[in-house]
Amino acid sequence: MTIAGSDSGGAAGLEADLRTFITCGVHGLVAVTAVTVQNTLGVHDRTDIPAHIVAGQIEAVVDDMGVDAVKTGMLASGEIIETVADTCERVGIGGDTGVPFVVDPVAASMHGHPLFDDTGLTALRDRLLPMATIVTPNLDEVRLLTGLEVTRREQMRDAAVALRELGPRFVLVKGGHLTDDPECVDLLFDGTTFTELPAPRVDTPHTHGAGDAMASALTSGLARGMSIPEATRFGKWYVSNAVRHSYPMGAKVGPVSAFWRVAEEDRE
Ligand SMILES: Nc1ncnc2c1ncn2[C@@H]1O[C@H](COP(=O)(O)OP(=O)(O)OP(=O)(O)O)[C@@H](O)[C@H]1O
Ligand SMILES: Cc1ncc(COP(=O)(O)O)c(N)n1
Repeated sequence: MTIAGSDSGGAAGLEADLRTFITCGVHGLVAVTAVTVQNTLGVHDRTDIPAHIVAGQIEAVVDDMGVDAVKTGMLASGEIIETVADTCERVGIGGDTGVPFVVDPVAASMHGHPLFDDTGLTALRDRLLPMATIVTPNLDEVRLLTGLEVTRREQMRDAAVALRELGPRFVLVKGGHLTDDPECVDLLFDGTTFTELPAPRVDTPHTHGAGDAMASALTSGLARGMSIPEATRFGKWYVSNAVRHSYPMGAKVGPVSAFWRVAEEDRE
């Protein structure tokens, strides 16, 4: 299940999550948190879904269909984050014994437009991170959550340690924004061991939805029974290919691709 906002441009948000789920062989369930008016230029408008409807969506699908892994994306407001935390706690998602819970702490779109309100950061840090099986911040989100500025690969370790102190069981610091690094290295930390996940940096401006693809492939891996380290490696493999096959669309930043997992003859 993804608990996320909709992107009318179909590059990020729940559209990216569902596309990733399908191409990873899992059935996607959705709790919509917000509808954004979005294209390759940015987020132009949005409306948030009432918190009780977000809670209702989670409860309805969990009660009837069950979930094997859950991820969050855009959560829109402190109120929605508090409600998601309460509801997930009640239905057994996250924490030490619940269904694996991947918290992608989405704070802004890649164009810099905020995706939660002023109360969102505190709610994310105090309520959601302690419940997370794994948190998957980019470097802007690392700075917001910990105050640490990461500009070099070596600094990712201190950031991972600081993030783990906020309560998640695993931390994945994503290095996509270290644009001077010829490799794109993500760092996994379990509280004891650091594991670097390197991949060649693809020379493309079209990376819209990369973070969503990474987190939802990871979530798909968990739903299919992989361990956290296995699912993280699977997510990294998936997103590296998705970025390699990204394509231009609209006036600015195009989407990463899921088509690389679709049979060649069906892509024409
Ligand atoms: N140019 C690139 N080539 C290869 N992998 C990349 C590239 N850019 C990002 N990635 C990978 O994509 C994933 C998302 O990384 P990033 O740090 O950009 O997060 P994000 O800001 O949440 O993503 P986005 O805003 O693009 O959706 C990471 O696994 C990262 O290593
Ligand atoms: C609805 C929604 N959810 C998430 C993102 C983040 O994705 P990105 O960092 O690629 O802009 C987004 N732009 N829109």
